[in-house]
Formats: sequence, C-alpha cells, structure tokens
Amino acid sequence: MIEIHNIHKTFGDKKVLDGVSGVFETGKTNLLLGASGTGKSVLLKCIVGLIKPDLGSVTFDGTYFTNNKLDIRQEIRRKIGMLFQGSALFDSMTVEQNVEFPLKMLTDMNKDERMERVNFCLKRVGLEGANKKMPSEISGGMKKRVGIARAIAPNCTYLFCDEPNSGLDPQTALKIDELIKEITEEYNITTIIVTHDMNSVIEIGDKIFFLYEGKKLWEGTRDEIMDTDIKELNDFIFANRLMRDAKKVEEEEREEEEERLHHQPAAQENNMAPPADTPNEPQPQNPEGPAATTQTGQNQV
Ligand SMILES: Nc1ncnc2c1ncn2[C@@H]1O[C@H](COP(=O)(O)OP(=O)(O)OP(=O)(O)O)[C@@H](O)[C@H]1O
Repeated sequence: MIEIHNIHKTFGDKKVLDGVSGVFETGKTNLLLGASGTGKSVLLKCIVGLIKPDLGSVTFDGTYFTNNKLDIRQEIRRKIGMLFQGSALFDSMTVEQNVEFPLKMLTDMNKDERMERVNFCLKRVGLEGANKKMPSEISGGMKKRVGIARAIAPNCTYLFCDEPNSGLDPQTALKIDELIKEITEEYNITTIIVTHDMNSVIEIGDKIFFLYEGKKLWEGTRDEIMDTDIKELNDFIFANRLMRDAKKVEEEEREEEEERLHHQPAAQENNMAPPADTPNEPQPQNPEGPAATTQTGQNQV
C-alpha cells in the first residue's frame, strides 16, 4: 500500500500540486485521472522520488520515503517497476538485453538466473521467442509488453505506468490494460497508472483518483464514477460522445427498471398476478398476422 499525504509542488510561480492525499491499495490498479496539465505526471514523479515535493509525505507499506535516509529510499526504489510513456526501451539493445538490464543493475543474479527470469517475464507478457529482436523491429504494442516485462523483471512490489496505452489502437490498448491488471492481481502489486483514457477507467479502474488543477477532486471505483455529481469530473467524462451515449442508455434502462418495479408491487397488492397454477391467458392475435410477428422478432435479434 502506498500512502501520500498533503503533497504540494510549485514550479516558479506555478502551483502544480496543491495538497494531494490518498491511499493506493495493494493488488489494485489505481488510476490517476485528469486532463492534460493537471499534475498527474508530476504527482507520479513525486511518489517515485524523481521530483521532491515542497511539502507532504509518501509512505510505502508503512515506511516513510520522502526525506528518509538514502539507503532506505534506495531499498524502496529497488522494489519499484516503471513503465514509461513511449516505452523508453534502449534502441541499441535487443528485447532480451532490455529486460535483463534492471536485473544486472539491481540484483546479484548470475547470467543463467538472469536469463531464466528474462524468459519467464517475456513469456508472461506473451513475447516468448522475441529475445533477439531489436526495438525497431517490433510494434508499439510489443514495445509496451517489453516495457512491462522489464518493469516486473526484478520482482517489483510497486508498479508505476505513465500513460501505458498512449499511441496504441483501441484493441491493443485494451490488451495492454488487461495485462497490467492481470499482473497486478497475480503478483499482488500496488499499481498506479497515469491516464486520461476513459476506456482504461471503465476496463481496469479498481480505484480512480481524479485530479483537477493540482487538487484531488474525487476518488472512487469505476462503478461509482458515472454517478458523480462533481461538475469538473462530469465535464471530463462526458466530453466524449460515446460516454454521453452510454450514460443516456444507462439512464433509460434505469427509468424502465424503476417503472417496472413501481407497477409490480401494486399488481401483487391488488391480487392481479395469476396464481402459479393458473394457466396463462391466451395471447391476443397479432393484428398484422404471423409475418409481422416474425419480422418483429428478426428485428429484435
Ligand atoms: N520540471 C518542470 N518544471 C516546470 N514546470 C513543470 C515541470 N514538470 C511539469 N511542469 C508543469 O506542471 C504542469 C503539470 O504537468 P504534468 O506533466 O504533471 O501534467 P499531466 O497532468 O501529466 O499532463 P499530461 O496528461 O498532458 O501528461 C504543467 O503545466 C507542466 O508544464
């Protein structure tokens, strides 16, 4: 579990983070959601220690990180896996060498152990056999998979992903999202993902933190986000026409359900419902004839 408390950060005279607090749970995909420039990436960098907050604290599983002794911060850093925006693979290294890199840097595994771990991670992300390929020879989706394999190679406890599906087509983006969620649950990792993608929210948002102008305006689950009455969040969600349509359908279905429930008890109270052993009333003939019935049925299918 990662806890942040009252994080502030100002660059020059620009206040980017204004007292952000929150708890990111273990085994969950935690999303930092918000429009461009609201401070999501700066917050992520404050959490991993790439930027020092002006005020506030970050705690990893009860161990204080911000301003702690160097060796304690390094110990925590060793447990952090990062998936960078654009994958950030080393272009001059093969896929295998990219995944092996953090093992060389952060562990004392010998070559055989490193290769075993590299092959395990590549298999886990669906890239078995891609060891000798160069980054220039693989697709954007495959690069993200290599990035994930590299992030989890040293058995990370915490995984940070900065817009993991940017630049990918929707189907590949979904697969990358699902892979991150699967790995999070499988290895009980605390995962934080920076995104402004509503598809990711709907698909994998166990917990969502909505940032607006450097403040956390809302937090909740993907099931709760559609029902919020916070204007800034609604403006963000429903800027997308598909989301507006989805909301409309949801509201219509809810109204129909309410209508149905409203009528049902009244019918029972008035003994309108037939007893269980009463044969069904004969159905009225379709005035349009059997052909029309078939047509209607086909339309419904
Ligand atoms: N090192 C820096 N020095 C000065 N200003 C910075 C620095 N890093 C970020 N900023 C500013 O902080 C603000 C928030 O940036 P940040 O990258 O966190 O936004 P974001 O919410 O991640 O946006 P996006 O979704 O577009 O990546 C921006 O105005 C940015 O210019």
